[in-house]
Amino acid sequence: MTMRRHGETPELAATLVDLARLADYSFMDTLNCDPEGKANGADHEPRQVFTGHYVPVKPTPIEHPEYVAHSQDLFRELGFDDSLAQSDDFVRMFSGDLSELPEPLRKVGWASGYALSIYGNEFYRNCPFQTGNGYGDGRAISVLEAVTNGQRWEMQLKGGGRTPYCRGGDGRAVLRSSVREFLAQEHMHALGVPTSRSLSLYVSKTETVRRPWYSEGTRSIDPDILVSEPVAISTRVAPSFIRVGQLELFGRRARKQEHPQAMEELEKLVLHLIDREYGKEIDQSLPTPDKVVRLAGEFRSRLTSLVANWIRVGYCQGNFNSDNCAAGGFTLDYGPFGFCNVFDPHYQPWTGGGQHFAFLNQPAAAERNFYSFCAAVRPLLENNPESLRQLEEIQSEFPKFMQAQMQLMWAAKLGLDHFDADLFIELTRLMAETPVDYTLFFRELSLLPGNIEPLKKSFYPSQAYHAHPEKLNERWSAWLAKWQSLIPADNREQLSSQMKQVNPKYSLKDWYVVPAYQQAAAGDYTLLRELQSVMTQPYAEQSEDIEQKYYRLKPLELFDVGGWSHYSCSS
Ligand SMILES: Nc1ncnc2c1ncn2[C@@H]1O[C@H](COP(=O)(O)OP(=O)(O)OP(=O)(O)O)[C@@H](O)[C@H]1O
Ligand SMILES: [Mg+2]
Repeated sequence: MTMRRHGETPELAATLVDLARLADYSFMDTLNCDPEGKANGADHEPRQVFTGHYVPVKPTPIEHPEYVAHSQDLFRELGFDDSLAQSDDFVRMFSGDLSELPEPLRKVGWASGYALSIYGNEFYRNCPFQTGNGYGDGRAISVLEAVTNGQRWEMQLKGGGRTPYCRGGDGRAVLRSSVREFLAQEHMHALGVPTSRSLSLYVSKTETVRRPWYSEGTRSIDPDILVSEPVAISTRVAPSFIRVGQLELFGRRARKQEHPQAMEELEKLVLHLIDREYGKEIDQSLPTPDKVVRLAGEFRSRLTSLVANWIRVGYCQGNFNSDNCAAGGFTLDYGPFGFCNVFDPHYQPWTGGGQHFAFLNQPAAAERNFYSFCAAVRPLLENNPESLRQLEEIQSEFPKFMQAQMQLMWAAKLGLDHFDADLFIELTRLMAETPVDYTLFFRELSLLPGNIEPLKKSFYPSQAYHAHPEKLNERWSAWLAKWQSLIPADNREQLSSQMKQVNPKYSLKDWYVVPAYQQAAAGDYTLLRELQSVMTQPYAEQSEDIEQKYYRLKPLELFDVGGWSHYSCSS
C-alpha cells in the first residue's frame, strides 16, 4: 500500500493490492505449525496445543465495524495514505474479516502459545488444563507480516475473537481498554520509549460484551457493577510479538523433554527471535550457543534501558509478568498500566498486581523476567559449559547494569553529567513528603528556576506541607541550591532544552483518558483525537489552551476513584 498519487482514484488506493505486495509469510515455513490445527482456522474452542509455534486461527469479525482512529505517524512510516483507514476493504480486514482478501494475503491468521512466570515463579494454574498447553494468545490474532522500507512488521488484531488459548474467554476487547492501549502505544513511541505500535482501531456499532467495571465515582477497590460495552478491535504492530513467556513455554518443554522435537522447537524459536529482533546486532553465521549468549547480552541492555525509560516518563506497566515482557525489549500489553501523577515509589494502578510490580520496583521485576528468559534458553547450552558460564555471568550482572541505567536516567532528568547519590536521595524524600506531581516537577526544573517558587506549581496540597511549610521550603531551597551548584553555569539555554527532551511536558494520565473513552462510547471522538494530537508530541510546549487542560495537578476529588485511579481488571 503506497502513498496515493495525484490522479489516482480513491477506489484504487483503497484496494489491498499493495498490502499484498508487502506481505511475506515465509516464517510459516521456518517455524512449526501445530499439527492438530485446522487449516481453515476454524479453531476457536479452548484445547491443549502440545507442539508447534503457532496455530492457524481465523479471526471473528466484529459486527458492523465503525472507524474510530488510526495512527497517522505509523501510516506515514509504512507509506500508507490516511484515507485507507476508512476504506472498505481495509476496515474489513482490520476489523477481523479476512474472507475476501486477495492472494498472497491469507484468509487465516495465527495465534501462539506462551507460558507464564509471575515474578520469576513458574505458573501452570493459569492454564485450564493445568499443563501450560492451553495458555497463550487468547484474543490476539496476527493477520499479516509485511516488509516495508527494509523493516519487517507483524500486524496483530487484539480482540479478534477466540483462539484455542481463550480459556473460556470471549476473545473480545472492549472499546474502553482498546482506546487506552491505542493512545498509550503511540504516546510511548513519541516519548522515545520502545513499544508495540498502534495501526488502527474499529468499534462495533451493535456488538457488546459484559465486563465487571466501576460505578461512576466509586472508591471501591474492586469493580462493583457489570457493564455492557461495545467491542472493538485494535491492531498493533511490532517486528515480532515473541514474549519471554513464549520462550519459556518451549524452554520448559525442552527441559522436561516433553516430546522428541522439543529442543529443536526451542532452537527454532530463539533463532527466529534473533532474526526478527536482533538481526543487526547478532552475526548470522555464529553457531547457536554463541548466538544465544549474544542474545542474552543484547536483551539485557534493551530491557534495562526500557525499564529506566519507563521510570523516566512516569510509567508503571502494572502487570510485568514474563508473558507481558516482549523478548524484543519493548513495551507490550497496555492493560492495567498507568502514568503516575504524584511521585510515589509504590504507585501501582492495578489492584491485583501487588507491590512487586509497583513504579520503582520495576527494575526488580525486570530482573525476574530476565532470569526467566535465561532459564528458558539454557537448555540450548547444555552441552557447552563455556557458553553456560557466559550466560550465568550475564545473568548475575543484571542488577549492576540495571543500576547503571537508572543512574544515567536520573542524572539526565536532573541535567547532570554524573549521578549524585546524596542529591538524589534528598530529592526523593522531598518529592514523597511534599508530595509533588512527577511530570510537573521535572518539567518545571527543566526551566532552571532561580528559586523554589516555580516548583511549587507541582506541589499537591497536603497536611504534611501545610503543617510545616517553612521547614519543607527550607529543605527545598537547600536542595535547589545544591543542585544549582552541580549544573554547568554556562550555556543554560542548551541545558534547559536538553532537559526538556528528557522530561516530557505531557503524559497520558488516566483522568484524561476516561472522558475520551466515555465520549467515544457515545460515538463522539473529539476528545480522543485531541489526546492523540497532544500525546504524540509530549515534549512540545503546545498551545496555552492545551497547557491549561493537560499541564496541571490531578484534581483531588479524582484520587482513589475506581477506573480513574485504579482498576482490578482492565480488559
Ligand atoms: N476476553 C478474553 N478472551 C480470551 N482470552 C483473554 C481475554 N482477556 C484476556 N485473555 C487472555 O488472558 C491472558 C492474560 O491476559 P492479559 O491481560 O495479560 O493479556 P491481554 O491484555 O489480552 O493481552 P496481551 O498480553 O496480548 O496484550 C492472555 O493470554 C490473554 O490473551
Ligand atoms: Mg498480556
